[in-house]
Amino acid sequence: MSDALTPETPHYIPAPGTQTLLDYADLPIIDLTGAGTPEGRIALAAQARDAMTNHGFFYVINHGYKSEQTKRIFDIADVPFAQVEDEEKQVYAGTMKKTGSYQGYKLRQYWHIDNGVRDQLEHYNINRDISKRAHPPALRPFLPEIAEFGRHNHEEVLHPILRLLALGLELPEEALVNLHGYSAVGETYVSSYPRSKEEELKTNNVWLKGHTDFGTITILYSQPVAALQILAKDGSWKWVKHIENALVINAGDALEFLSGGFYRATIHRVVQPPVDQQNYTRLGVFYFAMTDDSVVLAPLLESPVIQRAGVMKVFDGVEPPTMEAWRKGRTAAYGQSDLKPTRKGVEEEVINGVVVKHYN
Ligand SMILES: O=C(O)CCC(=O)C(=O)O
Ligand SMILES: [Fe+2]
Repeated sequence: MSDALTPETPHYIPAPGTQTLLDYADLPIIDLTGAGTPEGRIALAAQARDAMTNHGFFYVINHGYKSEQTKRIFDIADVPFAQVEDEEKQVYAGTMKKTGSYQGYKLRQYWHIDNGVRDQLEHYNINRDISKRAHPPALRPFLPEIAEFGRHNHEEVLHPILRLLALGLELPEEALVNLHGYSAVGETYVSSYPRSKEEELKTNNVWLKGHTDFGTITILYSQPVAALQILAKDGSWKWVKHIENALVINAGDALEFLSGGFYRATIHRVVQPPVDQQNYTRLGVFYFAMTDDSVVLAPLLESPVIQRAGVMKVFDGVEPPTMEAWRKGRTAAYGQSDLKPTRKGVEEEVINGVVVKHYN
């Protein structure tokens, strides 16, 4: 069915689930149905706090999009990759180094991964305010749906999660929501491609090195191709399992800074999928949330929880950056700067006076 509001587009057919036995992370599932009442929120806040402090990742279910709506978003997410020619993609390429903003295409091979091998990930990033930049003609009919998707993520997913996380810090429910007005928010579609055997060898099968996200909360729409791994407390990498129509939520640097290290920005990476999924394209849909640009990412010391837990020392001798400075610094440098190898498997770069680590 198609009309002016939902223009027709080919269905994106996701890869079948993997039959390979993988060492999965045992992540908690937060059912947002309960978030409608104060008692429900208190119970969920305890779950979210445990999840964030023990794993740094959790699933969200019953987030308001039915399976059919999520499928439609994947159909639309495929458009900037499947229906735009490579030449045209250049026209809409982002200017990360110059502007510190990811809007537009991040084309393949823009990032250096390891040993001279560059990435095979292609992104198309859209600000929540879809009018900030021109989009490829193929995508234009879908802009109203994309704008609504941004609003949904911001107000129906991000805000409810932030209320739980504020309660977990014993702060007023709206304390974190108030830092996330409807501005300065990015949204990303990601697609990735198979690479050569030689490239896999040179990078140890790593597609995207271990990293933390730089915003507050990342919302990832679960998809079937296994590749995402998180660094567990015991130092091992665990796979993130696909759950149909679930969201995978994690904290980024900005939330770690605001919570004085109480909510950790968990390190994660993307590796080659298991053998039975290696010939499929992996299409991801993300909403990367940040605070408003002007927010200073200093610990919220009015939180009794932060007072009791103590503040992690990330800003030794430097002023905490604003969200804008942190976002621009991380965006401009990522995959471009010379990383300094330190102990085995960890490389470092300094952004706004803060050491950012990259894990192999
Ligand atoms: O592709 C994924 O599953 C995760 C990608 C990711 O971590 C990122 O883009 O920051
Ligand atoms: Fe990430």
